[in-house]
Amino acid sequence: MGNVNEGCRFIPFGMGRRQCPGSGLANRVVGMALASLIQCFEWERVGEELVGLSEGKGLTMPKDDPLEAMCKPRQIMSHFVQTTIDVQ
Ligand code: HEM
Repeated sequence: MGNVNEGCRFIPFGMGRRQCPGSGLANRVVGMALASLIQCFEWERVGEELVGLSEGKGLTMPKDDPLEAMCKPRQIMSHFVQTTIDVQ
């Protein structure tokens, strides 16, 4: 996930005695989760409008507008998705 300290300049896990005790786990898992979402699904915008990247108010960098997107499993996932449906 690149340089972990680089990503911490926004203080995503707080600071000091009450800082997030799960930061180690989170740093290991977030990249993997994001990569899985990109690898397994095709993503599209809902309409023609570009996704707004402006930042809302708050300490945790909320987006101004919630992200709305459509996704569908990629072809390589079709077997897995089919298997999952069969099991249910
Ligand atoms: C991307 C993932 C995560 C982010 C951005 C995040 C962020 C934060 C932040 C900002 C705080 C408050 C720190 C403060 O008060 O200064 C916090 C607290 C906490 N986090 Fe996380 N966290 C994440 C994942 C996790 C995970 C995976 C765990 C546990 C497995 C966890 C457990 C906790 C706990 C128990 C606290 C409370 C600590 C306390 O109050 O002493 N977090 N987290």
